Amino acid sequence: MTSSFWIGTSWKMNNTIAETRSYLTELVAAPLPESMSVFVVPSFTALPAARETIGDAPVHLGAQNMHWDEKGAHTGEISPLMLLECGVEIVELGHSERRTDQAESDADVNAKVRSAIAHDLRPLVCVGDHEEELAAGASAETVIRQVKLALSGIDTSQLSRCLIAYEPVWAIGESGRVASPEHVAAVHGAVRDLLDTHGLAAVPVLYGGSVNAGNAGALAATAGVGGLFVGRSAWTAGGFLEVIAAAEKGLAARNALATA
Ligand SMILES: O=C(CO)COP(=O)(O)O
Repeated sequence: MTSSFWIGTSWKMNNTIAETRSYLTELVAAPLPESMSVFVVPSFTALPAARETIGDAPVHLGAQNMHWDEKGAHTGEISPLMLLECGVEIVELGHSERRTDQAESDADVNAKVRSAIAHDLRPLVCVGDHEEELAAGASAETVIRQVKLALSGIDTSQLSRCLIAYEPVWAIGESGRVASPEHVAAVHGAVRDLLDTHGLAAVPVLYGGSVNAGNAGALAATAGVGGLFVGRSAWTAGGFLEVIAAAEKGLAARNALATA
């Protein structure tokens, strides 16, 4: 599976094992675009069922968090070895809901990224600005700072398998307020410049926050967007497939422009 545009969904605290099986049975039965790397991030308890249902289908499996240690007295945590045992390939780190609800710091995220890389997991590092930073015109600056801290002290030769997701906190969830393509282009451009100057042109920057079938095309067509990370709109397989189809159209339009 070598594709350049990533499209995935975190189910957050949704979908039981039975629902996971039925969702993924429907997803893998659908024709998925070869131009995209599709991934799903179920709950921990559903990971083995997800792995089994995906089988050899071209869908990458992710987890929503992990501790940096392999084992120890960390009640309620999950280790990289446990994720590997479930056939997980991607691990989402630093989502704003965890930064807020679990007080996860940039230093925590950095420790997790280091551990993920050491265990051959693919870190999906989430960064994003708050409403006040947006209002102050400091979105790009905020996100650049978070990316630098998340990847700090790690040799760039080890970072090529990373994925970064720009998820404005003000755009996630019930606000329903998606970032405009202009805003996304500006922030993604800044992150791309940072990554590219460090030899990390292969690291995609995904956009997440109120993505749906109505806006996925325009977002996928936006310069610097290397993928989409979807919540609510993709909590059913049918919903996810609609977002994928819309993104595929936007991506095709962008590629056509690039080659015109
Ligand atoms: O947080 C997100 C993906 O991680 C986005 O969530 P929503 O698409 O529900 O806004």
